[in-house]
Amino acid sequence: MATRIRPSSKRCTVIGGSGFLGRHLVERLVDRGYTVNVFDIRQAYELPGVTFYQGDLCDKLALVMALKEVSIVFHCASPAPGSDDGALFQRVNIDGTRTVIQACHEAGVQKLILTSSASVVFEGTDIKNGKEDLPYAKKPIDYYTETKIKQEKLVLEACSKEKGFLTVAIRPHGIFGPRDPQLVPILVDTARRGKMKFIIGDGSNLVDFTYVENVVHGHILAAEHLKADSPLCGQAYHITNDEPVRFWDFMSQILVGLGYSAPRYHLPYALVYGIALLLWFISLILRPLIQFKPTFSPMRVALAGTHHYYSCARAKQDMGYRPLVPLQEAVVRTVESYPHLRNGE
Ligand SMILES: NC(=O)c1ccc[n+]([C@@H]2O[C@H](COP(=O)([O-])OP(=O)(O)OC[C@H]3O[C@@H](n4cnc5c(N)ncnc54)[C@H](O)[C@@H]3O)[C@@H](O)[C@H]2O)c1
Ligand SMILES: CC(C)CCC[C@@H](C)[C@H]1CC[C@H]2C3=C(CC[C@]12C)[C@@]1(C)CC[C@H](O)[C@@H](C(=O)O)[C@@H]1CC3
Repeated sequence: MATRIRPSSKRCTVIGGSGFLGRHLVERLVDRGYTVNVFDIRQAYELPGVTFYQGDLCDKLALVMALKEVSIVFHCASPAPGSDDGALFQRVNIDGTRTVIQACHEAGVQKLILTSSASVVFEGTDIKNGKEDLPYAKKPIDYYTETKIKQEKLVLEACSKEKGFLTVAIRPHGIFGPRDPQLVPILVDTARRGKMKFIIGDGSNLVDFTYVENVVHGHILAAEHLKADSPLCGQAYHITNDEPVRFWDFMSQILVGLGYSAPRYHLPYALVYGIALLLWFISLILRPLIQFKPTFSPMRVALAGTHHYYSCARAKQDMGYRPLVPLQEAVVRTVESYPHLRNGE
């Protein structure tokens, strides 16, 4: 009878390891002595100790190759949140996640750590110190949120102590840091086009922004604390910087740090949200004729004008989570990492 070799607990695969969060996670895992496989549709870098597998996570055969003799899988692949391609989100985030779970079973993986998102409970209205027991958004604000909800449910429901397959979901919020392709580049692009003069609402709304290294720390703690007798099995955990900040103060700090002016003039939230909805609707109708994407999508306006910050008390209690890098230090490091985006460059 063939005996199955128990994989080393320090062998893992990062699905989406070429991305912003994925690459930071891979670098930290290597520093901590893990042997790492990366599975991604693209190879973005090379790193000693890391083996790349290029493929689509919907392709089970390709995936199983990257999961052989691995005990932990981190799943942090997703289409870009700004996309409005509903079919792509369905294929990758839902069908693809089912494939990831099946591939884990076939390869004998013991732990699956999903990067979910705090947005799974966000419907465009205020959330203050939200806990993990808030209900999932009933009217998700976009395809990204809708499919992240279904994805999280799939992964948490797959947790089975009997089968020896344990799962957990990490819900970060507003990840930022060096190499982020979204927050700082979109902000700077909007400023360069002269569209960052206005504050949406009265500017007092508090939001969580989370430095990427703290998000990575939360993922590794989750993987290391996930055991059959631990409270983590089948649970979701908010991971934030635990320092809610005014959305517009944070944006202004980054803009000013990079040499741009901070927004100054106030516009009523309801007015901007209404215009964003109207533009989104027009872009939908005109799609067969012309394609345009408004900068201020309803989702972005909602994120910019409401409170959305979350409690990470559960992560502190169950896995001893504490943010490693405080917010101000994180902003300085981030601004320094984008010399090419400075005003005048
Ligand atoms: N950036 C944020 O603010 C934020 C906040 C909360 C949660 N998240 C979640 O964190 C995860 C990582 O986000 P990110 O910001 O690093 O995004 P990213 O776009 O930088 O990385 C995603 C990676 O997934 C890969 N990928 C996409 N489709 C794939 C497929 N079909 N097969 C294999 N690989 C595929 C991409 O090539 C990319 O390298 C995502 O699940 C996202 O939902 C992000
Ligand atoms: C045009 C301006 C008003 C704002 C420019 C900055 C925005 C591009 C970012 C501000 C908040 C960001 C954010 C996300 C994307 C980029 C912003 C809108 C997410 C929606 C990305 C996906 C994550 O899962 C969400 C999360 O829950 O963390 C992010 C929420 C914040």
